[in-house]
Amino acid sequence: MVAPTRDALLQALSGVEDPEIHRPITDLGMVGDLQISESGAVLVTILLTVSGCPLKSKLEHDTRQACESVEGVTSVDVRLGVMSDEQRAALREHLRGGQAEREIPFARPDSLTRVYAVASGKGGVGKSSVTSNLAVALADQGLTVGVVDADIYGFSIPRMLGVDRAPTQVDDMIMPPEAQGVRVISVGMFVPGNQPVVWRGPMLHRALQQFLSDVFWGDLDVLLLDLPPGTGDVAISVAQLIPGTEIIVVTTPQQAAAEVAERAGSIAAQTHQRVVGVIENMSWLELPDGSRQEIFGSGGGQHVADSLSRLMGHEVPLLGQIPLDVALREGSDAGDPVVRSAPDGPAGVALRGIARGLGSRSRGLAGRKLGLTPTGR
Ligand SMILES: Nc1ncnc2c1ncn2[C@@H]1O[C@H](COP(=O)(O)OP(=O)(O)OP(=O)(O)O)[C@@H](O)[C@H]1O
Repeated sequence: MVAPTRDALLQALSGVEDPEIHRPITDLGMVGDLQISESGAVLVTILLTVSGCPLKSKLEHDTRQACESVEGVTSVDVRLGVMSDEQRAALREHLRGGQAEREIPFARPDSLTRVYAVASGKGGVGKSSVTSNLAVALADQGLTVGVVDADIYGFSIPRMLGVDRAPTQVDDMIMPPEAQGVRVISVGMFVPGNQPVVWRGPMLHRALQQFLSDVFWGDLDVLLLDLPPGTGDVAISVAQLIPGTEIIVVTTPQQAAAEVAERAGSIAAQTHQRVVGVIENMSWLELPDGSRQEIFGSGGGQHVADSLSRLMGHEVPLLGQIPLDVALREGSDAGDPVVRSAPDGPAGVALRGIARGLGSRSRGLAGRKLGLTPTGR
């Protein structure tokens, strides 16, 4: 016997109105073993009937374990309860790990999460496609992965990952929806057409700060930030908010694109961040006879890697080259990333290879306190 699925719970809830937003409950968020409604007002309780003998158990009391350890569960009833103020306060505290103040968990010196900001010089070079596919490929390696779509004006991550749920709100905290095994947050989820969630102002820096501190991410192995193209404010905000963020630069083979990408990468020198490497996208098109057509020229990725190595004073490798592949474009449009939809095609193989390299890297020391104390002579 397993805990009731989200679909079963939703079916049981059909027609039930959320008392906070006065709309039928159409979605549930999951926090640990808690099932909560979109507004966070409704806590779903289930009633298990064990061989005719009712065993009442709230999901908050480790229902999954109860379900699995009890033989002969014959049916599951769903009960609804509106969270009391005390329950909300307890849940809020639980989500914040006992911390009263809002903080960015990834900026803490003891954070184990590797944070990568994916940057590009120009738009349209495939930065968001690379971000979403790397996220899914890293999740496929068994890592817990989050993605912040920090491309505030040109957000495209929700579509590429096929996110079909709005974030769930619990008081002033936001539960990110999960798609393709990846936790995702994007400003695209807060624009008309999606459910409104507490949102305090249009400032880019503030928006990013909210994504990082107001969203309950849980324990992540990797957080990917899809930056807007160019060398703008958001890149500087990221450096301020999470100094340990490492940069991945995406470019095409074209020399003109490479020069702009170099500028985007070189911002890391000023903000004292590490550039992990360069990814060249749209490197060639494989023709039916097996030959390669280099539509955008060649050498741009290596050129950017060499220039950034000189500028940064450490080796900035070319992490990989991703060919043009219709399956990548189709997968992105359909919300089915190519690393899942066509993992053995040209782009799928290249992206999974890059993700393998990233997945096996250990967390860098940049931005971390080393716990050293000076000793006297
Ligand atoms: N290797 C590839 N093969 C085929 N199509 C690709 C490839 N890489 C990206 N594309 C397509 O190119 C278009 C632009 O990609 P994407 O949106 O990822 O670029 P971007 O750099 O994030 O752009 P912006 O910064 O302007 O949002 C998309 O339609 C995407 O599907």
